[in-house]
Amino acid sequence: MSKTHLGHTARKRFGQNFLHDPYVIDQIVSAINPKNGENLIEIGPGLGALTEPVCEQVDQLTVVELDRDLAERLRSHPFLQNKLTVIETDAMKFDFASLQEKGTLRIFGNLPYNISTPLMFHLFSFHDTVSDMHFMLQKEVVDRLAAGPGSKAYGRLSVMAQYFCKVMPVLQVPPGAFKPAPKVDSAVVRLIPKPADQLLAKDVSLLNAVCSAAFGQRRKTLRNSLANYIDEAGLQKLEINPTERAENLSLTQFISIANYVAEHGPIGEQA
Ligand SMILES: C[S@@+](CC[C@H](N)C(=O)[O-])C[C@H]1O[C@@H](n2cnc3c(N)ncnc32)[C@H](O)[C@@H]1O
Repeated sequence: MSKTHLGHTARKRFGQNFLHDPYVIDQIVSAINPKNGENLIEIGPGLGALTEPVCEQVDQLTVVELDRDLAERLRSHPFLQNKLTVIETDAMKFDFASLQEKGTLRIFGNLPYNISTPLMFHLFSFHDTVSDMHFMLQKEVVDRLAAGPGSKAYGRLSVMAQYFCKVMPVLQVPPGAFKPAPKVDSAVVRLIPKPADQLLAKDVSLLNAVCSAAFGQRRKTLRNSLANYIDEAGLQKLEINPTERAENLSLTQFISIANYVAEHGPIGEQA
């Protein structure tokens, strides 16, 4: 299978799978619905599969691209260069809040799959500066983002994503829509950050730590997996059965455990 598309050889280390199916590209751009005057930011523009049709609809677009050759291609692109602000850097380290002068951020991209989960967590930290995000991801990751209690895909990523955002799967995309074709199915997801008054955790890092502990040993009962954070009496006070497993707890229940730990301290640190 050819790794060269539009004269560029795909770099595996940068997770490069370039979209080439016009129908899929059209569907994604329609889902994003870009409008002039919006603060639009694309992560990983690559060879411009989404960048070009978006720029047909707007005058300004900021792109964040790590690959030096691709960033250079975009800077000297005959039709795009006047519309683009090219930021050549690692999106994982980029301070997206630095772009908020032009209004709340609308972020989109066909993301490099090798860093998609940590990149999601990085982006959640800018939730209060973002109005929405549209991402192409591995379908399995979209399933995890959207999963609810009782499902196999439900885990820390589901709880943390749904804590910060409303999660809406938009469309499924087969491997053949990309060059080179990835080995897995893909999907596009829309994430809309929730207003601050709906973010009820006293300490988000504790919520994350409680989820890590609970899902890190997901076959164990909460009594065991959360033994370092909350005792049985604490769980009972919250009306949570200590013999439940992480996969059966709702987001609200995870928040109540994290807030209980924030108030009482983890086990061992309690007075
Ligand atoms: C899956 S490709 C998508 C390219 C293009 N948007 C498309 O749909 O055809 C991922 C893109 O992200 C870029 N990339 C990889 N790691 C990155 C990072 N850490 N920060 C910013 N861009 C990155 C790659 O160079 C590549 O252009």
